[in-house]
Amino acid sequence: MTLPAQTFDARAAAAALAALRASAPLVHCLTNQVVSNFTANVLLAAGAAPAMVVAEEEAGEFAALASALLINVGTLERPQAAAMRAAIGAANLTGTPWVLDPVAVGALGWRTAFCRELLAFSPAVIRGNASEIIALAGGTGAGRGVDSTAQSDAALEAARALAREHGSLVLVTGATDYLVDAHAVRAIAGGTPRLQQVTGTGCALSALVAAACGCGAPRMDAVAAVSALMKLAGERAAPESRGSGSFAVALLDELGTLGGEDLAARWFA
Ligand SMILES: Nc1ncnc2c1ncn2[C@@H]1O[C@H](COP(=O)(O)OP(=O)(O)O)[C@@H](O)[C@H]1O
Ligand SMILES: Cc1ncsc1CCOP(=O)(O)O
Ligand SMILES: [Mg+2]
Repeated sequence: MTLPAQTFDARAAAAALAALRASAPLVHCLTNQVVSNFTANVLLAAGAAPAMVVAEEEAGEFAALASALLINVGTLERPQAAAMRAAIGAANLTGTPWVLDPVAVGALGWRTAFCRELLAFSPAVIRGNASEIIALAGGTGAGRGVDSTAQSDAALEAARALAREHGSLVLVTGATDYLVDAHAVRAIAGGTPRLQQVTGTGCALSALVAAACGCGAPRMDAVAAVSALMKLAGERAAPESRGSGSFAVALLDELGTLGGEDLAARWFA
């Protein structure tokens, strides 16, 4: 049975965001071709340091010295899959936390099998939309390409099953983001549907989740902080923009401007 969702601890999240900014975690990104540049800019805006080191020959070496590793299968190809295996192997040897973004899992067979294989290597956090989380857990949750066809609350059972089986935190995103571990569900409500009209906001959020894992703050608080940060940046960017292009620019500006006190003011009950 799914646990009732509690709201997240906005004060603890505010402190975690400050820790992220203070530590500027180095985030090794093995991500998709569509969102690579946007992801790097989102990480920079939020105060992290991105590096896209993609060759199999170098991926393990770099994962070992990064603060955190992002694995995103959005445009998975065989050489990239090999680089991902090398990076995850090295990360697990050195204790570098890694984050899985199972883009379009459920919609396509090869990447679904690949991501299920990767679950055996204990991702610190899994971040996906509802269809992806349902499918990753073994359900029939095929989305529409990279987009979800389900609401985030429909994925809570699947998220909890993944958390229990693999010891991961699971962040299911949507109108409300849910942060799930084996014992609790925390809800982060807000944001704007405009976040779905710019490609890569989910993928870039997964990179921020990796930064959160590498910043030294308590993981639950730090992941809640970056979920809230993306939502609040979207809320602030929407009225400043004329359409998708200026929204994306305003979103980057807001990600760089907002601080922990803004999260606390927006969500502290
Ligand atoms: N209907 C919505 N209202 C507000 N925010 C949303 C909505 N849908 C998605 N978001 C936000 O958009 C970002 C990307 O989430 P999502 O679209 O679920 O991921 P993906 O791009 O991987 O499918 C997240 O910050 C999420 O909270
Ligand atoms: C459009 C597209 N196609 C393959 S990956 C990708 C980007 C998906 O980004 P997001 O999941 O953040 O919307
Ligand atoms: Mg999307």
